[in-house]
Amino acid sequence: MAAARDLQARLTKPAGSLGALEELSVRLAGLAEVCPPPLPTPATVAVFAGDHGVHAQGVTPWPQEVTAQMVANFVAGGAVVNTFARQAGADVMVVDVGVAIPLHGGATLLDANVRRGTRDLSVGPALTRDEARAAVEVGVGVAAALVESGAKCLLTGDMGIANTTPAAALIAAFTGAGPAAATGRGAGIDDATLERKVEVVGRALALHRPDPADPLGVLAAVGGLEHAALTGFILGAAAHRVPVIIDGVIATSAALAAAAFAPDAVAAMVAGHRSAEPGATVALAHLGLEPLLDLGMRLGEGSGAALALPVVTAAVRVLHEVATFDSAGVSEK
Ligand SMILES: Cc1cc2ncn([C@H]3O[C@H](COP(=O)(O)O)[C@@H](O)[C@H]3O)c2cc1C
Ligand SMILES: O=C(O)c1cccnc1
Repeated sequence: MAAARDLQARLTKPAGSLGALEELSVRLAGLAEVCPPPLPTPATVAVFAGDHGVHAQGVTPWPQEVTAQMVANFVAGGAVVNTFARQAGADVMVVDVGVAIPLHGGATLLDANVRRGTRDLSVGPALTRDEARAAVEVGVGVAAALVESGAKCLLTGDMGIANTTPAAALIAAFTGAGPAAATGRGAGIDDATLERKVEVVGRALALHRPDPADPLGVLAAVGGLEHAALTGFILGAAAHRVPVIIDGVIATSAALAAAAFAPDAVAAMVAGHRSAEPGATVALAHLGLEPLLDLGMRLGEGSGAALALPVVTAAVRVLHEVATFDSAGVSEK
């Protein structure tokens, strides 16, 4: 990090003129323990998909089968995340960690189904501790396999109708925020549904009283299979000292769980964007992360992470390519 700071000061630009990109390049040099750090390429968006028993509470207007249908769309390359990943030069990998409907495998679909959807977190634990652990380990394994095959940057993605409800519950559990501050409109709900969703999150928290010092217990009580897998994915990236670009509210809720397991994991996290979901801002503040982009997006899938990848690449590329005052013969002030 000291070497990266020193190099930034010698490049042909006023000190600090690249704003947040400079500190990002310094963090990534520290993570990789080398200056300049590797360019974040090749990169893969891992889209973890799962379904949710809490769907039964009417927290989203979308039918549960949209999860499986969107997985097919990801495999066919037709979703927003596929387009943004193509734009950024990233691969997309789809992991079924908990989809309710059996899926037919495609080239980029990994079947790691732990159970066909969670139980309803508002009436009992969403998962057993063993199921939550198994899902975390799916994410750890996916991160390890991607790094093994050469990935230099991992990006979080999610698909799961109703998954903003467990995300809100996780954010409330880990940050202490109230249900209303942590809960948003997800994939689009009216005022009456939002009121019910906040009530469902509040009821779940009162029922389970999740202990933030026991992240596996929190994931089991009020989480989701994709949230747990993303937690493991983020921890896996950090363990390999590979940067992981965090997407929206689902990913930031998983990032809180990862930080509860291992506070040092935050050093590997790059917040791709600020999701319009209010819980995302609560989670980012708790993690002490500033997002790279703020475009009012609220989609998930890994779309905001994919969009941020070229910004991360640019931050690192500066350390590789920009001339120094010395080498370019530019006068200093
Ligand atoms: C067509 C469609 C594509 C999506 N892609 C991501 N999401 C996002 O919206 C869902 C969460 O919102 P909620 O909790 O309100 O159901 C997740 O699947 C998330 O990935 C989508 C949602 C829909 C409907
Ligand atoms: O920010 C997200 O990840 C998000 C927001 C709305 C719906 N689904 C996901």
